[in-house]
Amino acid sequence: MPDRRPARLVVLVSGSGTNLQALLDACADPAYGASVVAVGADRDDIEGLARADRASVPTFVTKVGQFTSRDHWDRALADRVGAFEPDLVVLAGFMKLVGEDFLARFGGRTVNTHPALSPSFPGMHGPADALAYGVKVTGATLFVVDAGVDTGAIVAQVAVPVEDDDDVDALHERIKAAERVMLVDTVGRMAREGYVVDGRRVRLGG
Ligand SMILES: Nc1nc2c(c(=O)[nH]1)N[C@@H](CN(C=O)c1ccc(C(=O)N[C@@H](CCC(=O)O)C(=O)O)cc1)CN2
Ligand SMILES: NCC(=O)N[C@@H]1O[C@H](COP(=O)([O-])[O-])[C@@H](O)[C@H]1O
Repeated sequence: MPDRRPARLVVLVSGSGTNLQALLDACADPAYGASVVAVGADRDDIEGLARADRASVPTFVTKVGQFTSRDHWDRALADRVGAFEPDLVVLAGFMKLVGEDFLARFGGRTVNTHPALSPSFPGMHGPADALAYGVKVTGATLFVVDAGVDTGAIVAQVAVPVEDDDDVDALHERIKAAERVMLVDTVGRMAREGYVVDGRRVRLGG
């Protein structure tokens, strides 16, 4: 089997970056088959950017407010990402919807990790919405990003129990522990084995 170069990952974050950290840790092993080549954010002063700095990974910040329209922001974000020539873009707690231009360039190779079992509880408050609904099982979903909100084709899911005494933070922390493992396992497989998106079905091992 010929040696392949590591897949180039650009990771976008908006917050604490624990999913990013799990990817950075995994990428330290050459056998993982991927490397985080840049970390981008839509805001300053977040732990996610500090994690990238500590790992000596280049960072960039592209804020919506710096642009005259959302479309200009979207194009600028795509340019910043594109400069690092990613094989795969990973949205890991990135709290902005990416638009038409971004998807024209990186559609089919951008994945997002979401803290709920899609198609239930899309949006920014997956754990709170699952708790309020009273489900007994929730989880996390990795999907290929499309123009909708958390509607993309599903790559992987992991189930997590909801406990009777959970509050939103306790439930989200339990989800995040399982989510990190799923994210690292699945992104590694995508990098090493390839993947095929066939309508709504995603098959690992291209
Ligand atoms: N085109 C897509 N972009 C993104 C998706 C997606 O499925 N399609 N997933 C998101 C993540 N996401 C939750 O899973 C999510 C993030 C943000 C929003 C949202 O409405 N954000 C507001 C701003 C809120 C803020 O800045 O705090 C916005 O974009 O204006 C909804 C869902 C990643 N992107
Ligand atoms: N709608 C997107 C969303 O809710 N994303 C979620 O934010 C958390 C980020 O944690 P992290 O910054 O510690 O990786 C993760 O649980 C991720 O799925």
